[in-house]
Amino acid sequence: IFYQKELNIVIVGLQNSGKTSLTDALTSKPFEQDTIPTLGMRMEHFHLGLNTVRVFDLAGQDRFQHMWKRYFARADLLIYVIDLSDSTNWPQVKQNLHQVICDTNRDSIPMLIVGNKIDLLIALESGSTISGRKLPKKTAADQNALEQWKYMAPLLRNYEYDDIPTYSLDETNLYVLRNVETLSKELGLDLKNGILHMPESQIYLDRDLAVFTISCKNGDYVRDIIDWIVQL
Ligand SMILES: Nc1nc2c(ncn2[C@@H]2O[C@H](COP(=O)(O)OP(=O)(O)OP(=O)(O)O)[C@@H](O)[C@H]2O)c(=O)[nH]1
Ligand SMILES: [Mg+2]
Repeated sequence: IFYQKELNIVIVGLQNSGKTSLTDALTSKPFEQDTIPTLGMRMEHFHLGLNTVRVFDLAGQDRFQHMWKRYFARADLLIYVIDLSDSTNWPQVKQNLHQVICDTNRDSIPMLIVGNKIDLLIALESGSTISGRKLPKKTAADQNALEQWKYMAPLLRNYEYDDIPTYSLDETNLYVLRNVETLSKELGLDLKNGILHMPESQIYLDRDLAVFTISCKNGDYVRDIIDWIVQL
């Protein structure tokens, strides 16, 4: 797709996940703390070498989700954004993501799954919480584990889906989702074998697919997304 003159990126995900913030980051606009929920769709441009990239930033509110399908048809790349800091939303996130994957799998549209707001997960690790409740201090063993949970490239070494531990997610252990392997497991995505595990069934993923964790607020790993798009 890099030989094309124009590349269409369609960004979806539940409301408040950070789609508009990611669009701003990709188009070199500053981060905004107080955004307005998107109504319908917003289109932005940026340049990648000689190519023009069009970003379709769709609205995530329930009442707009029926519009997403219309944009899938013209997508060269689909980005699904997840707010990793909201554990209460998790079952809904999974269901919604699975639906989007199923809706677009036949057309083999390359897909990037982006876990956003890792800056809030870091805040959780260091003992403060979003809700203000104090968490127990980290032990040395926790610290070692965290070292291994640094960001990993999508080409994961020694990736074995069945060996990745699962968690009962709540606000005290959400930070495990910063790890791309753990996130893929929680989402039911076997990245090595290209299988999506859903509660009742499984499907083969016939497409390029990667998982990243980022912070639109700090700009962490946004560059990696651009690099991934370039190598597609
Ligand atoms: N801490 C933190 N907040 C973020 C980050 N990314 C986005 N936000 C905040 O999350 C809120 C929602 O961001 P938006 O980008 O508007 O979310 P959206 O997915 O476009 O929402 P809809 O348009 O309603 O679907 C805003 O208050 C942002 O400032 C991040 O990486 N870290
Ligand atoms: Mg928006």
